[in-house]
Amino acid sequence: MTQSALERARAVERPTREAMLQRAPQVAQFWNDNQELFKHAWKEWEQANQTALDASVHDDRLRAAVEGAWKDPATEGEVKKLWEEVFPGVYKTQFFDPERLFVLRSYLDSVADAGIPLRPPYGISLNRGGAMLDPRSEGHLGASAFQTFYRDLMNTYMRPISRLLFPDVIGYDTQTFGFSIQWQADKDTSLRPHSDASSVTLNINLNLPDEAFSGSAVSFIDPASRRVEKLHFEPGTALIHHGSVPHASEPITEGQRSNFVLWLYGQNGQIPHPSAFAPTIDPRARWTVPTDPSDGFAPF
Ligand SMILES: O=C(O)CCC(=O)C(=O)O
Ligand SMILES: [Fe+2]
Repeated sequence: MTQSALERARAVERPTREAMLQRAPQVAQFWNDNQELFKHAWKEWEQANQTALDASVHDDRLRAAVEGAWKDPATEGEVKKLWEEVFPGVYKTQFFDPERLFVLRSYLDSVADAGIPLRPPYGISLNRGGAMLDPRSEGHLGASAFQTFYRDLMNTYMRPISRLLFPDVIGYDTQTFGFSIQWQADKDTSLRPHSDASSVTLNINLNLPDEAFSGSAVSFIDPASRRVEKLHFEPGTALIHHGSVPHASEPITEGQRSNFVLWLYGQNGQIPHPSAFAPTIDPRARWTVPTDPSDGFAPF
């Protein structure tokens, strides 16, 4: 009997952790060779697993302010007000509603249970509990309900908010990239100091209110003053910063922490020059979606 795409995707032999860690050529080959198969498998899985995933998971105040700004960009100050600068160049807000986050989390659990191979992020280190989110990445989370949610998150929320807080990123923000991460004691625990290859990074916590963890702050380093500060996530909170701000993930000692890490950058990975002049633009130009197609470039 012929197997369906979903059955074949579930049965396919996966690359080992060692091969992924070594960035072995056969790993890239694996994701390339199976791209079409996984695409069909997600389609098949979705026919049996219809789930509504929409902006109702967003914090009410943020959603109302963002919707207001799309209708009338002159009200964008209402969005800005919700972000607090908690460290030089790093802003924080309540992004997702902790009481609604279970909708997204149970969706992500069902996606993990689908049994279709998902490529974990292996940027600086391999994060085994995470997955690539953007369609430019091989092995990404290809379920169309998720892709619709992700596109809306990037286009409706992340890009205009980034432009509002960091005016220099305009023009360096047409391309989207994203992955999920999961830190867990005795598994993947920390990340050394680094900067991101993005213009802007939005890092959103997905922990449920009853999912406590210890440690796992993100330390930020202010290059100007050399001050270092550990910033903590509470369920549904987000940090946004230029990718260039140095940061590190402190070791997690108990529980687990799940986050979405979302990037914007320009064509072919271009990012603004640190001392670039930030243009003053009309608010109406901020609340737009670029028509540039994806250039397919993925930093990792
Ligand atoms: O631990 C975090 O939330 C930050 C992760 C991070 O900086 C990265 O993946 O580039
Ligand atoms: Fe980072």
